[in-house]
Amino acid sequence: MTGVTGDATLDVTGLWKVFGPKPDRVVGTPLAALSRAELRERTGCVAAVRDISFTVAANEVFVVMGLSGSGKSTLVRCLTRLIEPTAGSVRYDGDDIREADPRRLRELRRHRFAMVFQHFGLLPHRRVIDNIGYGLEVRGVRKDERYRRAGEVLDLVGLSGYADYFPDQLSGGMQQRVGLGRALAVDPEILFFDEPFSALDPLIRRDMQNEVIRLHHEVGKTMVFITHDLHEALRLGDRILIMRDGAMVQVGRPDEVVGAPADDYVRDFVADVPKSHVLTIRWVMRPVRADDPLDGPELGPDVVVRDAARLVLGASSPVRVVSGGQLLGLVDDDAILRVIVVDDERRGASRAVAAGVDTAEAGAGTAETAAVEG
Ligand SMILES: Nc1ncnc2c1ncn2[C@@H]1O[C@H](COP(=O)(O)OP(=O)(O)OP(=O)(O)O)[C@@H](O)[C@H]1O
Repeated sequence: MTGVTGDATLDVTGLWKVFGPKPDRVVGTPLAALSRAELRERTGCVAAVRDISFTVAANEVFVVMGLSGSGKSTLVRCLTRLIEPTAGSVRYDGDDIREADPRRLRELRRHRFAMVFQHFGLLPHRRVIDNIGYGLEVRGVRKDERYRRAGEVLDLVGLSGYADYFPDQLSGGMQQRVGLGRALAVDPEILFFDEPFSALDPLIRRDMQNEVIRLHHEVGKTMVFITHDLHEALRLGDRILIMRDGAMVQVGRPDEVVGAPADDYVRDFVADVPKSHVLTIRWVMRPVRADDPLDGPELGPDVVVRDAARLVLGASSPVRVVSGGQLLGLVDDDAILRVIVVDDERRGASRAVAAGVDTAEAGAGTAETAAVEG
């Protein structure tokens, strides 16, 4: 390792984790091409992670998303070697974590990485302040310095005034704030989150997502975040890796995943996402024609459709999409309305389904009523 650079990347290449008898015989052989189910039938092995490669940039929030059993937890545990990978490399700041000796691994886990789990993992007989300072204690930090730092973090995670409480006196959301605080106290370079909010009810969950977004703005850490919830992934992720049966299906920004799903699996996954909330105007702009008026207002290509709507619909000329002084295209009312209408239809359809009404029937009913009224 080359010391703290502040711009260290996490590079994962060809990572595999095979559970079961003689896992080494799978990778690099024809067995690797079998589906997960076939492999299990033929060899008794489970390929939990299959040939995954990606790079997480410094300060990026990288989300790994997939249904239960897709391999997310195994993948994130391989990154810190809580689970030993079967093959591939995990390089952090240039060096291969798979080759780190136990001392080096300890150093990485204590100083550079921190994990936040679903079941907070708090020490029940310790006060909040001592739970937050736990990682510092393990590092041998002096008591007064530990309390100073833990006190700062307590405020940062919104728990001022709770220093002397015990975990079981706190709600689930607050306990997870303690978990978050404990991870932040050691000032790690990467935070790994393994489904941290899945046990929380939806409103608290949303609060905690906002908290992560706020903390990311404030402390700017690299974050690797595991979730099975697409909406959580889209809210938090700079980029999202979608897994299925251990393999990588797509990796991209939220607008790429929603705007250009890699296959039918992802398409089905994102079908219910309101497009106007995720797609940027880059996705709806059109090329400039010779007779276009070019006196409309200007926006960058990464403005989300919903946020651009008012300006576009209120302008008398199309909005110019400009990046680095270059005119990339134009956005007019039609482009915005197309996306909004699709969202509206989708909402209407899901309301009808929720109410137990067939949409075709509902449509027929409306036509009938109109005819009678007419
Ligand atoms: N220690 C193990 N031994 C054998 N198989 C395992 C082991 N751990 C995980 N698996 C299998 O590997 C696959 C991936 O599991 P993993 O827990 O990583 O998925 P996940 O996407 O995190 O799911 P969940 O959200 O339910 O935790 C599953 O089929 C699981 O049964």
